[in-house]
Amino acid sequence: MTTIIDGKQVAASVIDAVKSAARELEQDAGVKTGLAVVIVGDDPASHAYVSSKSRMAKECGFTSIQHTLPEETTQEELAALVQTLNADDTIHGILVQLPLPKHLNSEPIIQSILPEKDVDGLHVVNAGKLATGDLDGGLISCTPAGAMVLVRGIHGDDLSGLNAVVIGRSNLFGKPMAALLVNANATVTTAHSRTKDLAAVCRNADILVAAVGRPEMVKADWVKPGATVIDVGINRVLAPEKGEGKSRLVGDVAFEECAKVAGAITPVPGGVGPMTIAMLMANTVIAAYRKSGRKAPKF
Ligand SMILES: Nc1nc2c(c(=O)[nH]1)N[C@@H](CN(C=O)c1ccc(C(=O)N[C@@H](CCC(=O)O)C(=O)O)cc1)CN2
Repeated sequence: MTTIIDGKQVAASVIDAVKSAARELEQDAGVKTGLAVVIVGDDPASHAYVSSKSRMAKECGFTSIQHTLPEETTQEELAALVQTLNADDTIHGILVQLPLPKHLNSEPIIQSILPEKDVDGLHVVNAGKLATGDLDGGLISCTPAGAMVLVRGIHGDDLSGLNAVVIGRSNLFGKPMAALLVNANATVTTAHSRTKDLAAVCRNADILVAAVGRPEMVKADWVKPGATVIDVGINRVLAPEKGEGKSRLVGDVAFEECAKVAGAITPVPGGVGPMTIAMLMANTVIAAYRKSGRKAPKF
């Protein structure tokens, strides 16, 4: 029988562990974990994600600060805010919600966050530590870290002998996900839009991770029987069956048909998505432990 991986449940157990860790740090060292979330502009989806992050940070017992900047914010104004947060000792984690409005360049902003406060794991120092196998020294990008927790829940810590295929090569997801899988001893292929015979490449995967941003692109005949399928896509598509103008969320995997072939599969919603916010909380409390000189917990 196919296992439907419950990301909400796994995320809730990560959050419980984060709450305990934050409470202990406050009781033992008098340090209250602090997260600053920065959002620029009016994108409704980004506002929804940021509200969830701020709310969850409060639930975890953190100091939670949200900076909501107008659409017309300049590069210099945003950079100045990051510098202020870098210098603020009560803030252990800084997150700039992506995407930024088109007139802003996200890369120099992300690279200006102190690596030890970069709870999104996007700074080159953190990306470099992951790429060189230093998983305990830096901060790992939240969505791949969360996807990896789900993979470990099915296969355990050691993926020796397993073939993994990651479809997508973004800095936010594909590259760090591939690095995490290699680190766990999987044999990893990174596939992308220029890959020849993508379906055949995917059929070789014991662990298939889809992060392409194309609704329901991965079909049942791309999936090796019994494989673990991790769907990172979040696509809003029209759903006329729900009524005129209504929409629904789908992943990059055609769930119903792939679930009949896979051994384990994540749904959308309720799979990898909830793990992103849970791992952000985990990274923030890790950053606070490190700042206090204490051994950081593992999640
Ligand atoms: N600075 C960042 N920006 C963005 C990131 C990120 O990790 N850091 N990731 C995405 C958006 N994102 C968090 O910011 C995010 C996306 C989806 C979910 C989630 O829980 N999705 C639910 C469905 C939610 C819905 O109904 O719309 C699910 O899959 O179950 C959480 C966080 C881009 N920007």
